[in-house]
Amino acid sequence: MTRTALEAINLSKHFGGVLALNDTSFTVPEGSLCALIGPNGAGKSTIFNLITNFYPASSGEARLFGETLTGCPAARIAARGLVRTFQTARVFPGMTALQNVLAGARMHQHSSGLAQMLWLRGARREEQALSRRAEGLLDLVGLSAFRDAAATDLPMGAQKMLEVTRALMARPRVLLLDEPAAGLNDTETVELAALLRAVRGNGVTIMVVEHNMALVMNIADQIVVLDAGCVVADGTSVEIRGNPRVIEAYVGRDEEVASA
Ligand SMILES: Nc1ncnc2c1ncn2[C@@H]1O[C@H](COP(=O)(O)OP(=O)(O)OP(=O)(O)O)[C@@H](O)[C@H]1O
Repeated sequence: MTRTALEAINLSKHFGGVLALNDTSFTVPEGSLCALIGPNGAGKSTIFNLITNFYPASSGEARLFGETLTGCPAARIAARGLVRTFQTARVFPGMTALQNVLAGARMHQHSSGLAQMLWLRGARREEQALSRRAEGLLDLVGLSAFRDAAATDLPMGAQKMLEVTRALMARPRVLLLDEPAAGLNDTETVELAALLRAVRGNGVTIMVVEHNMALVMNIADQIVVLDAGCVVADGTSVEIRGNPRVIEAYVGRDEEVASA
């Protein structure tokens, strides 16, 4: 039986007088790709921020493989296998593309800081293995040519892909991607879709916030639709495409969902 990887249970969030999220619940099965969609301001990023404890929920909780994430510090969440990217690419300045990807692995490095400082043999072997893996990932996503370039000098699309690559370096069990296709051209978007399918094919659960409906309809096993902080639909692309609540949420943009 498929396990539940990620669960939102009655999550709500108030920002002063604004109810950004209202009693939101959904489950994401392990090894699936779930898209979280909805108009601007629907509460999509807020869900990611609550799941990862970027800020606390007003009520409700999120669970990772059945265990609560409430109160779990960011580093511990990552070590438990939940890794996220942000809406705006957050590459580390002053580092090359390769160093950015390597930074994603730090939480899984086994040798101690002291061993690394003393450049002991075990630490050196581990470092070399990580470098090989980082280079392999850069190759996989077509960024090898940028290996030694300053990450902040990369085109925006490449920075977005670099952030996804860094997240993969952390060997996530669940990956949260906030608008990974924003800033990508058509070719890069096709490559992103292929990458996400491959990652899911390796058993990683993916939840993606995305405005590119063609991409969502193409890759998602499940689509959760939010409107004004509430889940208005949760199903496959076929199920949500003709759903009147979804069309209503996208008034003025309904052709975006219907024609994707
Ligand atoms: N830190 C914050 N302080 C105050 N209000 C916030 C904060 N973060 C989000 N909000 C409000 O919560 C609501 C949901 O915002 P959120 O960013 O989650 O929407 P979204 O669906 O991700 O939108 P978009 O697609 O435009 O990124 C909006 O009304 C927003 O203004």
